[in-house]
Amino acid sequence: MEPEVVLSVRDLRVGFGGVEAVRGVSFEVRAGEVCALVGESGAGKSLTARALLGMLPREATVSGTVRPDLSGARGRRIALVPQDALSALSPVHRVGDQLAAAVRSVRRVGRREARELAAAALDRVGIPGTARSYPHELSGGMRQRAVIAMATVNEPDVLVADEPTTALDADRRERVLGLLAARRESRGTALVLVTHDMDAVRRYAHRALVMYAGRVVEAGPAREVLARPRSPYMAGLLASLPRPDGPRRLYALPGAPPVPGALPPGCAFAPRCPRAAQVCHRGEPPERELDGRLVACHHPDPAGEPG
Ligand SMILES: Nc1ncnc2c1ncn2[C@@H]1O[C@H](COP(=O)(O)OP(=O)(O)OP(=O)(O)O)[C@@H](O)[C@H]1O
Repeated sequence: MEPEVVLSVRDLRVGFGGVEAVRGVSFEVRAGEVCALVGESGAGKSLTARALLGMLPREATVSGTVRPDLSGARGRRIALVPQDALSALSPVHRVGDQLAAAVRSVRRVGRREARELAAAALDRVGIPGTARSYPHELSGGMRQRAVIAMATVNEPDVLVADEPTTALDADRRERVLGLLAARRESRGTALVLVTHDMDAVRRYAHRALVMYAGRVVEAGPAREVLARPRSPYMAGLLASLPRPDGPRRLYALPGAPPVPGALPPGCAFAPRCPRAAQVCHRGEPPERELDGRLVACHHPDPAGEPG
């Protein structure tokens, strides 16, 4: 039996001033699953992640459904893993007090129980005994762990981690992903990971959702999507990444992604696509299923090219 669906997104649309930046994104995440959102800058990954958390800018218009509904259960069922540990923690309160306050904001428990839950959360991420410390008394790595303790203290079903484009150093990223993976194994916590790091996708993700110009253009098992992309977009994106074992740049995706409000007619990728034909410039391709993969392309690769 498949694990239960812990997050369901249907036809999510996010717009600004009548211009859609996320254009009908749908996906499900099951317990214990790591789902990576990938694609170039501006594809709509961060907006999608923020919509899951109910953290969109005030000026955004949103439609579609996200389950669980964020209105009441957010603190409990779905939580953000902030990447910037310093700004995520208050400098003037002890770490344990901050965690206990997070517990009491969503659960009706007494102070003592909240403190115990906070201490247990710090224990789980490998920094026992730090409850009485202030953030500045901890090392950078310990603060990062404290932030993960904060995100997980209420035992959410889903964690959302949005990697900033300004790269975290590799060690820190690795530590965070390792801790989140441990959490998944011990409790089945699902993870939605926004990332540019295909190596992390290969190693940690079960499913990959490839976004382009506000839509999902390919989705499927992460390793298969990386090894044999069906959409020309993902094939081009992978081919343009430097590889440790090969020439630095085999092929660069020509041009740049379109900005919302200035999409080309037809498929938004057509002007950059080596396989574009007339039909691609006429209408947007619908999403369709191809061997367990979801692909929105008029000319998907039937066999797939090794990435
Ligand atoms: N507050 C806003 N007002 C207007 N447009 C916005 C706003 N926030 C985001 N956008 C636009 O929405 C599009 C998608 O942005 P988003 O941040 O989701 O992209 P992304 O795929 O996460 O990129 P990156 O990988 O660089 O984080 C971008 O073109 C961006 O300019």
